[in-house]
Amino acid sequence: MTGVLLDDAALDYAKGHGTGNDFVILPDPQGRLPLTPRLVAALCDRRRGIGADGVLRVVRAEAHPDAARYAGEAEWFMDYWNADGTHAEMCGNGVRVYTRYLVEAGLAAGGEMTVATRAGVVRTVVGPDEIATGLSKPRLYGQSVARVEARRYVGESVDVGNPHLVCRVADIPALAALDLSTSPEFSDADFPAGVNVEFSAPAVPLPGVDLHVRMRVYERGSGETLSCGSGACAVAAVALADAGLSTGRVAVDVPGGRLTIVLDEEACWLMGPAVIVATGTVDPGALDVRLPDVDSREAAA
Ligand SMILES: N[C@@H](CCC[C@H](N)C(=O)O)C(=O)O
Repeated sequence: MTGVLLDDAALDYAKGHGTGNDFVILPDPQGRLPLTPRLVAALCDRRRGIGADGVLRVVRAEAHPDAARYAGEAEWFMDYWNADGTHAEMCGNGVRVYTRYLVEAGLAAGGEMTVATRAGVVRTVVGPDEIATGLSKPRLYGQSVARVEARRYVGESVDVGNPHLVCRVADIPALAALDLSTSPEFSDADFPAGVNVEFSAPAVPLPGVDLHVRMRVYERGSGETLSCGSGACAVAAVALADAGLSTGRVAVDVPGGRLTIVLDEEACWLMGPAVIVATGTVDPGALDVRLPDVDSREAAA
């Protein structure tokens, strides 16, 4: 197998994260970069590449076929890829980190703006420390089951633009004890395109919020991550529904920090820190790795 992924041109990149959910950011305003699943997976490889949960390609909406229809509503499209080289419709932390990058790179002024995603156009607001992103209201649409180490968890199926299964766990020790080193089993019939599986436990009451929960997540296409913004929105919506509420403010503690979710009548606001930690160049020719998962997907395509 050849390891040549692109021609020899070095790629500019930035690295950023939101509560530990980390991304390689590739500026490509005109959409000229021949980004492939193999290149994405090689960049995200934590030993042989830069290492990340996913890739955010920064491309003008008008320059990308998946986003050209949004060009009148948003200048920029977040072309999101999971670490395994698959696309996802939405990435809440990704939008926040993407927004931080646009501002720091001088591509946007800050304040309030819109960003196009595969799940539609979202609003994003840059504050001094935190960035807030208005995702669509989570839609709870029935129950399904996840299994971890043969134990069965009945959870709520939630659509936040991307699919989630939110499973309740009795308490924080039980949450901490879960083995998420491999994917929880789930129903392919219920989630034919895969699912992000969240586990959530109640946490001590906090001032200033209606509810406080802790969560862990096994993300489709990325494995266990330190945070998942759309997952936190799904968890908050389920916690509020369990409390008999359809709106409210929820603190969601993830392994990488704290996200605050405000569910109002129209949107689900995801708030938390987002930082750019490095910029540099990467030599795609040096990303000469064997990627069996990507190879088998490409062979099947
Ligand atoms: N970490 C993200 C979600 C990324 C996409 C997800 N893995 C999927 O395949 O749907 C977030 O912050 O929302």
